[in-house]
Amino acid sequence: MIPPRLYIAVDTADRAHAERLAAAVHGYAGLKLGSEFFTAHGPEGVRAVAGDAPVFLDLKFHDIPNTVAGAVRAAAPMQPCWLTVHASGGREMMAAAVQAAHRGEPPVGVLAVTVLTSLDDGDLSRLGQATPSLDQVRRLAALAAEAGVDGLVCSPREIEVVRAEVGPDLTLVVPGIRPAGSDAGDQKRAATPADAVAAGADILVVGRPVTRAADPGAAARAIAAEAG
Ligand SMILES: O=C(O)c1cc(=O)[nH]c(=O)n1[C@@H]1O[C@H](COP(=O)(O)O)[C@@H](O)[C@H]1O
Repeated sequence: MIPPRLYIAVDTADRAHAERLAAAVHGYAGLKLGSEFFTAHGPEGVRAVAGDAPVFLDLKFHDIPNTVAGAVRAAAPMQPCWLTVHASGGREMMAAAVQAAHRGEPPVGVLAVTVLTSLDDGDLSRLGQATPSLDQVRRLAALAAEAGVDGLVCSPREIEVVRAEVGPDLTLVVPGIRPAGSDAGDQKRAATPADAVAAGADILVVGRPVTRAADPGAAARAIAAEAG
């Protein structure tokens, strides 16, 4: 199968809803299963809902290197294409995740989450972190690249800067996607599918604009068409 350009964030604890979403996008989008679904249904639920679809396991590990490496090994039997760690866990932690993930059979791609798309500069300064967010994203992206990750998660607004920082080989995965006119919700650094792709996104992650649509399949197809 061609690696999907679109992953749908199946953020629900309702297994029947997750199964309906998986069926609606089967064949042209992957499934991102994160803490809400995983906490309710665990590895067995991930395997059952995913079936033969590509899985992006988004548990955003953030701990000491030894613990993160163990969590990555424990995730391997779910056979995700991708898993996430927080870049702010540091270079050693990311390197430990990469080493464990690449030893899996098949190997798993590690994505480092830079600055959450729900944070703006005001939030970052209240956390005592450097602003503007663009600078913090660039710094974390460089650190993650040094640690050997396979890709980065950043907002659509930082894609060009991150690409210039890390070069062509890393996969840039972009949430904070909102079709024109849709509700931003808690996303503070967002853009449309077309703008994210024009800026150089490799993979788009979309949740509520699809999962809360009256017809999730049609909503996902429209986003896939806009992304080209
Ligand atoms: O790692 C992620 O996927 C992620 C990183 C980030 O900075 N922002 C972000 O929104 N996400 C995830 O992307 C999805 C976005 O969902 P919607 O806002 O509903 O489209 C959620 O599952 C988030 O957990």
